Amino acid sequence: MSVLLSAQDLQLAFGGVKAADGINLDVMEREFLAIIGPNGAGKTTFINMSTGHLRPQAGSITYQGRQVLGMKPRAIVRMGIARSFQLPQLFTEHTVLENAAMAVAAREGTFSAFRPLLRPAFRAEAEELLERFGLTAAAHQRADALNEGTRKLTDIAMAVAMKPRLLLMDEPTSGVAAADKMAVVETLARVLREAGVTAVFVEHDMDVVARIADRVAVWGQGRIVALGPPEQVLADPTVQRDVIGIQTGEVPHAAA
Ligand SMILES: Nc1ncnc2c1ncn2[C@@H]1O[C@H](COP(=O)(O)OP(=O)(O)OP(=O)(O)O)[C@@H](O)[C@H]1O
Repeated sequence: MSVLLSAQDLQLAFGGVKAADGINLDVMEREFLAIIGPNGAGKTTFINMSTGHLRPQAGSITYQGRQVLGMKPRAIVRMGIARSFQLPQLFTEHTVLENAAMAVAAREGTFSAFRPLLRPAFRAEAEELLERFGLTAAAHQRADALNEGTRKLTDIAMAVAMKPRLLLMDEPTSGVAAADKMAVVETLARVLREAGVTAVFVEHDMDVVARIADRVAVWGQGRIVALGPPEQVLADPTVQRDVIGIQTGEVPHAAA
């Protein structure tokens, strides 16, 4: 497996807070890498640096060997890096299908030519995308009427419409009802694996991490304090005490 994204010695401080204090990480092609860690550890900051939304004060990030620092977020998306947000960024007054079609249109650079559903090719691709995500039944619901699981999947479907090679997801299951969570996770994992997309995701639910992650990176105060397969990292007593205990008070199933 080759390295897709490589971060070297990233540094970023906000006043006295070190959000990145020497981050070194290689993301391998086609892996699912979970980022866990306590609140304020710098997990979202890493995603923001990788997508061009924040610029580190020192260090480098390369994608397929090319430096991405200094590039605008849009240019980074065009290189093949997409992201989804903790709070889905949907067009709330539009339907799920319209949202998906707008994402397809945006990829094709015709976003300003509104009403993308009028373009048969955009509509067909949007419908096919929703089918892959199991969202066909929700196609004509307005985005502001969706439950959180459907909203998250729609947001991720829109990111996948960009045809990324790397997808960064900030808490893909936050706010999703416990009863829906595993179905959402299984769906997104299946679609991403089928499409050959590499995934980096921030996650607080250790059952989700244990279920889909190939590797887990543990963040602590701007540093990576543990990195390895979930069965090893989630069973580490220090990680259990400092990270899992703080967040959930429970031992994840994988470590039980
Ligand atoms: N734009 C900013 N301006 C000032 N401080 C910031 C900014 N972004 C992040 N920080 C600070 O940097 C630290 C790391 O924040 P970050 O959001 O990356 O943490 P996190 O691990 O994602 O936390 P959470 O799990 O709560 O989302 C925090 O102390 C945060 O307050």
